Amino acid sequence: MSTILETENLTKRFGSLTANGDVNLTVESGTTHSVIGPNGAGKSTLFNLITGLLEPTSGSIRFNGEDITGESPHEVARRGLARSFQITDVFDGLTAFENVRVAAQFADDRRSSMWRSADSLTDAGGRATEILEDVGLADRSHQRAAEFAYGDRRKLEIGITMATEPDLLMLDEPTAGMGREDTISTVQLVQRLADERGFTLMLIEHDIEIVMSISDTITVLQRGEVIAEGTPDEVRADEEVQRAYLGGAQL
Ligand SMILES: Nc1ncnc2c1ncn2[C@@H]1O[C@H](COP(=O)(O)OP(=O)(O)OP(=O)(O)O)[C@@H](O)[C@H]1O
Repeated sequence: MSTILETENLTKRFGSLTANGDVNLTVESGTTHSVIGPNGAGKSTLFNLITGLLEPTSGSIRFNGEDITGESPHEVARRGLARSFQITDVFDGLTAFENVRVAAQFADDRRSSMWRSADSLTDAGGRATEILEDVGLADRSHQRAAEFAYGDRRKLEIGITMATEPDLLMLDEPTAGMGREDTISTVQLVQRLADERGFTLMLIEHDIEIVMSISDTITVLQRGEVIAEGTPDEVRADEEVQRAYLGGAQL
């Protein structure tokens, strides 16, 4: 297994508050890696540092073997590190197909900063069609996004993100605002697509049962520091995690 993402002593201070303190994190390629921890533990800050939304106070971030510390969100995205379903917004005035094709073109641009030929545009269209089938929107591909209800819109967002062909997809509470059933089916869909397309998933998720069932590795943060990292079984069995994170309750 190879390492896709690595942080070394990553630290972010807001005044006297240390939101992330010396975070050393290693994410292996092709895995699903979750970050958990109580409210205010520093999970979002960690994601913001990795994706370039915040600059670290100290420490470094390596992605695909290269130092990306201090790069802008745009630069990081072009390297193939996508954040949530926000890398390309849903354009209400475009159809589902057009939305996904725009994102597929972003992936083309990423591969080559040269001008594109008509061929690669056709190719982007073909990939858009495949992706819409994958997320279950093939029969609605020519409807405008504005007409989509919440659930279908989420599926479209997933399709758009997939079309950008990230190497690493970071999901910050991907299922916020969804019911349990939708949450599970959405996470399973993302995981299946990640498997098929060979990319790595990193997520913040509050639903501990979901985290336990889908993660290969879990990192536990508390007050900005990593207090445990391991498989779901290892984390579940960790006494410090139980004390710190759940006040002694069984995970
Ligand atoms: N821009 C900021 N300025 C000042 N303090 C901040 C800022 N962003 C985050 N913090 C503080 O840093 C700490 C970590 O916040 P963060 O949002 O990363 O935690 P979290 O684990 O994602 O929490 P939650 O689970 O509630 O989303 C908190 O105490 C928060 O108040």
